[in-house]
This record gives sequence, C-alpha cells and structure tokens, in this order.
Amino acid sequence: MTWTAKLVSGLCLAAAIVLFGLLGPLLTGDPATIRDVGLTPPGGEHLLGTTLTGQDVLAQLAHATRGSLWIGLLVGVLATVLSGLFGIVGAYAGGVADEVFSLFSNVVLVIPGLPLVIVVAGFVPAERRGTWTIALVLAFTGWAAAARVLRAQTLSLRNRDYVAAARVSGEKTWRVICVEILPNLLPVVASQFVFAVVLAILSEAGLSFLGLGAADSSTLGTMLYYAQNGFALQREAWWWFVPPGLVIALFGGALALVNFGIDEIVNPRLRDRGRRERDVVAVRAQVAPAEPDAVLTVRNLDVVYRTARPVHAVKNVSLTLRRGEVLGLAGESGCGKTTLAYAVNRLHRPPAEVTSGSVALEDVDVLALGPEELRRFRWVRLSMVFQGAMNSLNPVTPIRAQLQDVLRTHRPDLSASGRELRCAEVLRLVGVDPARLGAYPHELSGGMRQRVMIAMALLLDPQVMIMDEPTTALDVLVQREILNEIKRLRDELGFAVVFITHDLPLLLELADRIAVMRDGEVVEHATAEELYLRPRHPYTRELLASFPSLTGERGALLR
Ligand SMILES: Nc1ncnc2c1ncn2[C@@H]1O[C@H](COP(=O)(O)OP(=O)(O)OP(=O)(O)O)[C@@H](O)[C@H]1O
Repeated sequence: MTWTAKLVSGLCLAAAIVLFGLLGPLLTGDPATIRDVGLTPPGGEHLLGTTLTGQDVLAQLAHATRGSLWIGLLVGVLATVLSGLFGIVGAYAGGVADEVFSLFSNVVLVIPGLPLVIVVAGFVPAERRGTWTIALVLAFTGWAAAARVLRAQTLSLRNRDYVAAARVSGEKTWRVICVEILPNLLPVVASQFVFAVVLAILSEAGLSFLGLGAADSSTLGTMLYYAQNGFALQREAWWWFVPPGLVIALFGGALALVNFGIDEIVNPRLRDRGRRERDVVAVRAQVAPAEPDAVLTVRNLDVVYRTARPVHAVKNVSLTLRRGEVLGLAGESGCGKTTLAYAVNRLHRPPAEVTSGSVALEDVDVLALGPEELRRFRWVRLSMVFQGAMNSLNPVTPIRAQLQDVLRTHRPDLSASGRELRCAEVLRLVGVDPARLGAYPHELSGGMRQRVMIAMALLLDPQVMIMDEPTTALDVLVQREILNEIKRLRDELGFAVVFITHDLPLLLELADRIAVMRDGEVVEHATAEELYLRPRHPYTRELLASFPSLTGERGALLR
C-alpha cells in the first residue's frame, strides 16, 4: 500500500466513525429506553439487536462512539499540550528549566501508567468521576513519552543555523519557538497526537470495562462492561459485545494508518521503503575483460532513481582506473558524480537502482556480491572519503575508537597494541600528530578532521580510494596541503584514486586522467594534459573557460 493510499484509507475510515459518532445519536433515538424484547438478534426493527434489558444496541453504539471519541479528543489535546510544554519549551529554554522539566518527564515516564490510572480513577468517588476527571487522569499519565521525543527533536533544531540566525536577528523567544521550531515539529506533534488519541480510547475502554469509567457518559468501554455483566458471551449474544469491540479496533486501525501516512510525509525516504529490495537489477552485462593494468573497470553503467518521475542519473558510463593512477571525475553539480561513486561501491540505496552495466575491481564482479561478501570487500579493497567528510565522524566518540572500530571489524586477529600502532601510523601518514588520537572530532580543525577521514580510508591499505569532493569545505591553503598529501601517499603506497570534484583546475593539477560528466554521461575522457591543451567537447571548453585566470588581464577575473 502506498503512503497516500494508507493516509487516504485511514482518514476515510476515521471520518466514517467520527460521522457515525456525531450523527448517529441524532438518528437512533434514546439508548436507555427499556423494552421487553431482551436479547433480540440483529434484524427488523433493531438493526444490531437489543441488550438484555431490550435497549437498542445501535443506539447505544452511536452514543458510546461519541463518548469515546470525545474522551480521545480531550486526552489527545491535553497530552499534546503537556508534552509540548515540557518537551519543546524546556529544551529550548535550556539550563535549569530544561533540567527540571526533563526530570519531571522522566519521573512521570517511569510511573507504571495503567495501575496509576486505576488507583487514581478508583480513588475519586463514582458520582464525581466525570468525563473531565477521566480525561485529566489519562492525559497526565500519557504525555511523558511524547515529551521526550519532542525534547530530543527540539534540542537538535535549536542548534540549527536558521534558528541561531533568528535569535541573532532579535526575534522574541515565543516567536522563535512558534515560527522557527514548531512548524518543523508539526509532523511529529501530529503523529504524537494521533497516538495519544488511540491510547486514550483504549485506556478509557479498559477503565470502563473495569467499572472505573466516567459516570456521566457512556463509552464503548461502558458497553463492553455491561455486556460482560450481562453474560453476553455465555448467552451467545455476540451482537452486544462485537460492535463496540469492532469500532475500537477499526478506529485504532484507521488512526494507525493515518500515523503511517504522517511518518512517510515526515520522512520521504520511507515512501520508497519496501518498494524495491534490490539495488541491482538481475539482467546486466557480463563483466568485460579488463585492460592488463586496470584495477577498477566500469562498463556501460546505468543508474536510475525509481521515483515517481524516474531520474536517469548515470547513463552508459565506462571508465578504467589503472594501478596507482588518479582519475579525476569532473562535472557540474547534479551531473551524477556522487551517484556513480556510490554505485561503484554498491552504497546506493533505493530508489536508486543499477539497471545495466558492470563494475569490476580486478577479478571481483562488484555488482554480483552478496551482502556478507560486500561487507568484507568494502573498505578492505575499495574505500571511500565521503562528500563533507569532516562531518562524517561520530561526534561523541574519540578518534581512536572510530579508527580502531574499522580494524576490529576487518582485522579481528590484530592485538590491541597492533591496532594502536596502526592507528598512530595512518595518522602520521596524513600529517596529524598521533597524540591527537584521544581527541573528539569537535576538538580538531576542519582540515584535521578531513585528514582523519582520509586516514580511516587508508587503514586497511585498499587498492582503490574514491574521494567525493573531500576538500570542498576547506580554505585553499589547507586544501592544497591535503592534495599534496594525497599525491605523496599515492606515490608512497601505490593505491589508485577516483577523485570527484566540480573544480576542473584542481583536477588538472592532481589527476593523471580526467573524465568530464554532464547530465549523467561521460562526455570527454582524456589525460589531464590533453584535456587542458586540446579539449574536444564544447562542454569541457565551457568548463575550462568558466574558471578565472590569475595571469590574464584584471578584467578577465570578472567574467
Ligand atoms: N534520492 C534521490 N531521488 C531522486 N533523484 C535523486 C536522488 N538523489 C539524487 N538524485 C538526482 O540524481 C542526479 C545526480 O545527483 P548526484 O548527487 O549524483 O549529483 P552530483 O554530480 O554528485 O552533484 P553534487 O556535486 O552537487 O554533489 C540529480 O539530478 C539528482 O537530483
């Protein structure tokens, strides 16, 4: 079922039940009228039959549905307000307020909900136990888990740049919360609300079934309570207890479907979950025989994002990476560079799918590897430095642990001292003092973090390293230092590099050969020198011309 189908069917079902609760009582008459037609089965005058005392089950059901929905709505609103207050306001305010609010939420969270509800509801005398009392008790015991979720979300949002910008520009606190933070939380709040309503209806049914429900209203739980007391099951009067049970189940199911729909709106990736399980289609080309000194051979590769409007991101790409070579992959933003790099590594996720072609790393047919073979292959023979690499480190773990994790996974026989030595060695290789092994990522500069990621990619001596714009976020001096380091390491260790960037002049300096991509296709593939001196494709000439010359006339800088 697609996300829209879930949402629409959930909303239709919930709307039908709400309509029945709203209009049913007006059409079905008094549910309390006693007649001498006890336990009449459904049919004729009484569509859903009668109770032991001859009351019409349909009329009771309509009133009970209205009562349950009303309690569900009250509790949903109250619990959402409480969770918003304690979760969002506390987290945004920070300091003592956050600690006090958070402590209170935690205390409420660990109190066992149902027993507390039963004790509190039982403590209030029956004649004073009205709808509001029950709603307050259920709301009080039901808001804390949602508050924890909202607090976590708010803590992450309050540090975002756009919230900081709003604060710096002098916006008032309530405005920052309502305009900058709340809209981003709305999908989460909506799904928490839906969950609170379902939980309230179920809990109220449980309370009423135990005889602890509201004295002033009839709910689906009350109906079940009377059916139980009237021995409906033993008397085989199924029409007395099945309808209220069914309405509870259908309403719960409808809201669960709505919740799924909301989840998938919040996280569009979920929409594609399960739509396709394969990342590579079955029919694809045989691995072509590689050139003698080729280490990585890509042949006629096609990658398609199977979205509502499919995107053919990589089209018939063929590339050969030779031993110890730096192959540059250049092209404007969105031309498919990252998609190609991910597909070569089998890191692409649905909706991306390799539809044809082959990828071979020496003798390994990469597209044919199973999950366990892939796990053993990646990083050992082919590693990757991701785009924005300096943010790829886990902020709460020291560098040492992150580097050692890779060794623990792929070299389990290495001793603790062996691991330590190897980590220090790779850090030294990339020009970072091994004394920084104990540092957390935030204690390192951007350039150092970038180097640590390169060190991590070098840990297992891979034959090929794919570097996806590894230096874009750095200033030119640090960028140059790192590029020189990559060249030196390549000469020293002999691995081959696929270096992806939109910066063609940088590639002219670094790469042995360059492939220029446009719209998913490789439009030109030549040595760096050839490409610079004799660019053949108009797009390459355009790219070369778009970079300002430092030696031309002043005006040439401002093209
Ligand atoms: N998950 C996705 N669903 C649909 N289309 C996608 C998805 N991810 C990427 N695309 C599309 O695939 C094409 C190639 O994207 P890709 O990220 O590979 O480009 P790129 O050359 O690496 O760009 P950049 O240099 O900006 O990172 C783009 O048109 C992009 O919109």
